[in-house]
Amino acid sequence: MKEIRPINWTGSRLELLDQTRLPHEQVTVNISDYRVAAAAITDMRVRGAPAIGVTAAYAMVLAAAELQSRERAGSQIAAARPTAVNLGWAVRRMLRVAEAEPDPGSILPKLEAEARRIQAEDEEINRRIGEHGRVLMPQDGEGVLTHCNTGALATSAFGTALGVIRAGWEKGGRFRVYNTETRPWLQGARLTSWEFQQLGIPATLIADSAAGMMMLNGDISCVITGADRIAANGDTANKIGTYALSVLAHENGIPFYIAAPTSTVDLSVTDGSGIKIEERPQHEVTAYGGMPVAPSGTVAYNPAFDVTPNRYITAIVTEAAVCRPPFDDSLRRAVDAA
Ligand SMILES: CSC[C@H]1O[C@H](OP(=O)(O)O)[C@H](O)[C@@H]1O
Repeated sequence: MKEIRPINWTGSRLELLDQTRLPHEQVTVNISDYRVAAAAITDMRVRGAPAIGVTAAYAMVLAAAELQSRERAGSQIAAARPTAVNLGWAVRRMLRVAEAEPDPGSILPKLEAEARRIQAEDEEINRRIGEHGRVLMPQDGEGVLTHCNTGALATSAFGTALGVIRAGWEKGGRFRVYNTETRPWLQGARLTSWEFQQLGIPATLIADSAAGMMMLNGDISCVITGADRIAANGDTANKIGTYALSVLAHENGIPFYIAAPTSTVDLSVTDGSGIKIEERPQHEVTAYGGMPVAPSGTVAYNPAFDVTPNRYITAIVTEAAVCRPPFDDSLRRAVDAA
């Protein structure tokens, strides 16, 4: 099976698999301007916390090649989307490499090497998350539910929460996989269902609103999602709808897992109240594919994320360890160990 890798650096250009065109078309966009790379993040041609971090790193290389002010370019790139910590994390990491290089002529190759390192590290980290998390997958015949898209398309390769499901399956687990459609942007229906088909893992797509009934009926034995920013106390920002799933899981006595690299943990944020939630355009709710689904003039509110309080999270699977409450301690230990 050919690994899905949505981000490719050619040495001078960034090639992105345009996720607004999946699953019906596989279109690659070629980018040689950091501003276009930032716009691709905002427009979600590339999306997913780790994937936008890797894209930001290469956008910083493009800015350096243009001899643009790295600080100004970095600010513009980091502002492309506000919630995922990986964007700012990647920009800051690239700026540190440039600042540490005394020879101006060596900065560009050093930045390119660092971006490639970030991309390679991400895939390795995801495989380690999968190895740590696969033991949490349900028994054969029982169900695991995942939300949004946390697979290779959301990362450099392999994925986080979807990677845990993949790791469990590839080790012989034969549990039932369910994924939500994830309105309004449909990352689940358009991207996760496509990825599971590429992986040869049978998965059943459900409407977001069907998750509660399925938990009540015993069809779901655990829930696993990704994350965009994890506060020091374990409160987690993730795709809108995650909080509702966590409350339903808690109510039904079902474990609720988060899978994320330690780079998604933001120890500078004490709790979830400090996480900025991106609000996206109304048309993503009132229309789909350019076709209105609501009457003209309908006003919509479109928060792209919500915050799941740590009390509803059973464990946070990272590449360093499976972190359990109290998260203030276990997350810090994982970050230090990573
Ligand atoms: C592996 S992190 C994926 C994370 O990103 C998604 O958000 P978006 O599609 O808006 O970038 C969602 O929150 C996923 O859990």
